Amino acid sequence: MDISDVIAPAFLYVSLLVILYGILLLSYRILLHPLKAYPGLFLARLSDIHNGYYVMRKSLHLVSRSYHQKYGKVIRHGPNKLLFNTPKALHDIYNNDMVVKSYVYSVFIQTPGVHSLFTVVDKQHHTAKRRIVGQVINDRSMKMFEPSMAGQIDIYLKLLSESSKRPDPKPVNMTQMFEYLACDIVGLLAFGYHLNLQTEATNRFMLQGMYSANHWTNLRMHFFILHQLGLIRIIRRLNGSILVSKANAETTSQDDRIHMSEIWSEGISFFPAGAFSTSGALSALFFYLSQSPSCYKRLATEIRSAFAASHEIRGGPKLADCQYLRACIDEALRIAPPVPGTMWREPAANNSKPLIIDGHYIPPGTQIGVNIYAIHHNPEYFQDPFTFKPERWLSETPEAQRKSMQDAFSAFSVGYRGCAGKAMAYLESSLVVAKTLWYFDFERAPGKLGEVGGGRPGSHNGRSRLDEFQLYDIISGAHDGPFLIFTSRGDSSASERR
Ligand code: HEM
Repeated sequence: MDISDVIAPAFLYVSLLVILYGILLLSYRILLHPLKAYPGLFLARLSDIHNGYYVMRKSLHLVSRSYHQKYGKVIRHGPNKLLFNTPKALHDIYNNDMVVKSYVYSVFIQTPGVHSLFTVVDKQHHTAKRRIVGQVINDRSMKMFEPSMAGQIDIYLKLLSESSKRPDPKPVNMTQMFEYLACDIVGLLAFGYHLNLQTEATNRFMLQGMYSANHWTNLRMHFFILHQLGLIRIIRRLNGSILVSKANAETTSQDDRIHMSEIWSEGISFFPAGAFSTSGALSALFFYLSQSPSCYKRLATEIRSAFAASHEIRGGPKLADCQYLRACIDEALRIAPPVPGTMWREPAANNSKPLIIDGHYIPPGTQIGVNIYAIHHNPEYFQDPFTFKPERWLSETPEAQRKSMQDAFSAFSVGYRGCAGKAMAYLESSLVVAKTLWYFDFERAPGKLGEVGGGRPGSHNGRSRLDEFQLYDIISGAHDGPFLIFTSRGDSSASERR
């Protein structure tokens, strides 16, 4: 008997079995699955392929919002996924001991078995890690770290000053400026290392590597199994970390001790978690300020009358009193959340009672979440959601309305897995904005360059608003622009800076 007489029928039988399995699986997902009654895109019932497609296009946040508009507040977003769009669900999911981070976070793990604060699931392990990492980025540590941060902000101001030289001021791409600045700051915080991205080209290649790695990681989270780029090799060259010294000095028990591989893991995760997010918030804020003259004027007036000299601009009560500044930062975080996607969660394995989210029973194994971009643009909680309106956060807006917005605001997520670096993010953003407006005025670059960062009228993919800062969802949102032209506010401020 010829071998092909065996292989051909075997191949046929295996193919038939695969097809049969596929048909049974799809039928189960459509007809018998516990989530079958929930509305949503038909394809989402069958597989995660459509999510993978939009992750590839970096626009899953846009389609998540549009599905909510079409199908309602609770939708089936994948065979095993429920997506909610209410503040009640936000708090029920993210502020709940019966809910843990989804298994999909395992794609972030750099070394098998070694978790960072970001990936760890076990509650006790998380609490211990959060205590240690919290010591590096809490309010108290920020006081110690502020001079290093201010040193990097001074370099940024000097670069702006050079770009503003008359008669030929150069347009500045703020995305690039803030990425370099934020990474230089995080490099110092996490590794005690001067990356010098602001002043030298040598290490800038790492940004592209990190963006690609984030994009692939997002793909793997939603669908594909892909290799990460060799980022760890680059970062491992760095040494002398604040994290290391803090961890060694302040851990008390053997159980709490943080190991070297964990420190690398924490440090690396600080770049996407801490640098890209803060640079995203700042780029968005400058985009909106440059197209909202009344907001620009009110903010500039607040900053220029709150401080008598530039050296007064530092963390403390005076900066905290700049309420319009804080409102502008919050509004930028709302309208262009630096982490625009869905932070997936699942019911904890050891739950002793049924998990209910906003009135819905959640079967074990279901992935649940709230899409941050979608809830931040839900008109039920944020009137005119696509309008940049810092005033909405201030006392001139009725208290009940502010309360409802605060309940729906989740740029930093909420609950015990919410952002550990919030204090740092506010300090860094406040210092950068206040110092920039102290020394400079700015406006959009003329012509096409001035449009970079906005949408394209006529585009059918949710990116048609010229005046909306565009986010490209790769876990943290990638972006470009705005291109701005700076004018120094006079020799006195320049000489003060020297
Ligand atoms: C505007 C700036 C920032 C935004 C919008 C932001 C947003 C977020 C969000 C949404 C989460 C939850 C992620 C999840 O559930 O998967 C998170 C977690 C985290 N962020 Fe931030 N972040 C910012 C700045 C920072 C900074 C500056 C750092 C530190 C250098 C940082 C460190 C962390 C860490 C360590 C976690 C994990 C916390 C945990 O699981 O306990 N973030 N952040």
